[in-house]
Amino acid sequence: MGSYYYANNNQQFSMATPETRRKPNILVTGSPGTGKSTLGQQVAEKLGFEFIEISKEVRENNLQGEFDEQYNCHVLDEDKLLDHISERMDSDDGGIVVDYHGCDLFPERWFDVVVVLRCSTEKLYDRLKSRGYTDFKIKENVECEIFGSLLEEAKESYKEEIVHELQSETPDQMEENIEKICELAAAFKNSDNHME
Ligand SMILES: Nc1ncnc2c1ncn2[C@@H]1O[C@H](COP(=O)(O)OP(=O)(O)O)[C@@H](O)[C@H]1O
Repeated sequence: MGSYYYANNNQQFSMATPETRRKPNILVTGSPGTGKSTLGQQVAEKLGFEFIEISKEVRENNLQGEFDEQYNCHVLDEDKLLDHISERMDSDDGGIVVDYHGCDLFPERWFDVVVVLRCSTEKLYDRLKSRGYTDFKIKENVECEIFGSLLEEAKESYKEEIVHELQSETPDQMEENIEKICELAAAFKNSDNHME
């Protein structure tokens, strides 16, 4: 499959696929507090990739929807977000690390490697508590982790062979995970299913 095209605002953009991308796009997902932004930042730095932290992107570019009283935060406007990052994500260059606590909103073609970070409930509870989250919000997030919701979502949204579940509880595991993701990125580069 080569790259194909779509029209947006009367302009045509080429949409990259894993076959045409020069460098892999990597999604780091997992429940809030599992270590996505810490890991994503370091992986991007090490590989010389761009890092897109979705929550920051949303804040800085006004991509929020309505305010949710129960969660005491704005809901994400998914359409606005996808529009905002689509040109970068569909580029044949690739080489983007994305950090978000969800994955079924993104087009499947955007990612070559999907990493789901996991953490024990005790550790997660402490991390979220020290962030000043309300008990309600902590409970929601810890339950999300107990049910393995993000792993399930990732497996439903992407081919299983590109989904990697990684424990993220200790600094040693953080280092191992960075190493592992860099190896996966190198394997993509060495594979012959994309253009040089
Ligand atoms: N593997 C790990 N070992 C030790 N501390 C970690 C690990 N992963 C994350 N942390 C710590 O947990 C907190 C939450 O990490 P963060 O990267 O902000 O999570 P997320 O982006 O998933 O919400 C931070 O204080 C971070 O230093």
